[in-house]
Amino acid sequence: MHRSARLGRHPGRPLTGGSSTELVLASQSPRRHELLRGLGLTFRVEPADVDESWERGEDPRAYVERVAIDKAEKVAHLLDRDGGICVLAADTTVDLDDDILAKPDDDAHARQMLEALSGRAHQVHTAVVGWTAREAIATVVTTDVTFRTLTDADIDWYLGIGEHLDKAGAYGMQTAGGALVERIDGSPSNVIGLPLAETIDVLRACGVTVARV
Ligand SMILES: Cc1cn([C@H]2C[C@H](O)[C@@H](COP(=O)(O)OP(=O)(O)OP(=O)(O)O)O2)c(=O)[nH]c1=O
Repeated sequence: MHRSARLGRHPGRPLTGGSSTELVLASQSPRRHELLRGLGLTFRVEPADVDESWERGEDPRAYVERVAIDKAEKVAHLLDRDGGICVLAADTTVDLDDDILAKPDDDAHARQMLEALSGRAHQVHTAVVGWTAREAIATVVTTDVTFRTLTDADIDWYLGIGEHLDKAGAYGMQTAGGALVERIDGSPSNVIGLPLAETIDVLRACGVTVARV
C-alpha cells in the first residue's frame, strides 16, 4: 500500500539568486531520466556519488531520505550559476522486514536476495528531494510488493536475463523482473525510482513549472 508521504523541510544551502529556474537531476539512473522526460520536463544531469551505506537498525525510510538529501546537497554545492536552480535527487531501496536490500554485489548476492524475497511481501521506499536556494523539500513514498514463490529454475532464468545488478533488491519490476511479482500495492513508478505524482508535488513546491496532468 502507498503509505502517506511525509513532507519535511531541511535548511538549504543558499544558491546564487536570479529569475530563471533550471531543473538539475542529481542522478545517473536511466529510469529516472526516462520518467522525468515522460513528464515533458527538460533538465540537466549532474550525477551525485555519495556514501550509501546503511547502518543496521537505521529506519529504512529515514535511510532513503538521508541518502537522497546527501545526493541533492552534493550537487547543489557544486553548482555556481546565476538564477534559480532546483536540484532533484532520489534514492530507492528494498526493505524486507527492516533489512535493506541494496544493489547486489554480484550474481551470488543477487540470488540470495531473490531467494529471500521469494513468496513474500516487501516494501520499496523512494525518497525524493527538491533542493533550492531557500529550502530542501523531502518526501518518502512506500509501495508494497509481493513476490511469487520462485523455484531455483525461475531464479536461474531471471539472472540469465542480466538486468539485476544495477537495481535495488536485484530485480526490475518494469521489465522481466515483473514476472517475479504477484501483486503490487501503491505507486508503480515509485518502485522504478521516482514516484511521479509526489515528484510533481515536490517540483511545484520548488517553483518548477510542470504542465497540468
Ligand atoms: C526494485 C527496483 C529498483 N530499481 C532501481 C531504481 C534505482 O535506479 C535503483 C536503486 O538505486 P539508487 O541508489 O536509488 O539509484 P541509482 O544508483 O540507480 O541512481 P542515482 O543514485 O544516480 O540516482 O534500483 C528499478 O529500476 N526497478 C525495480 O523494480
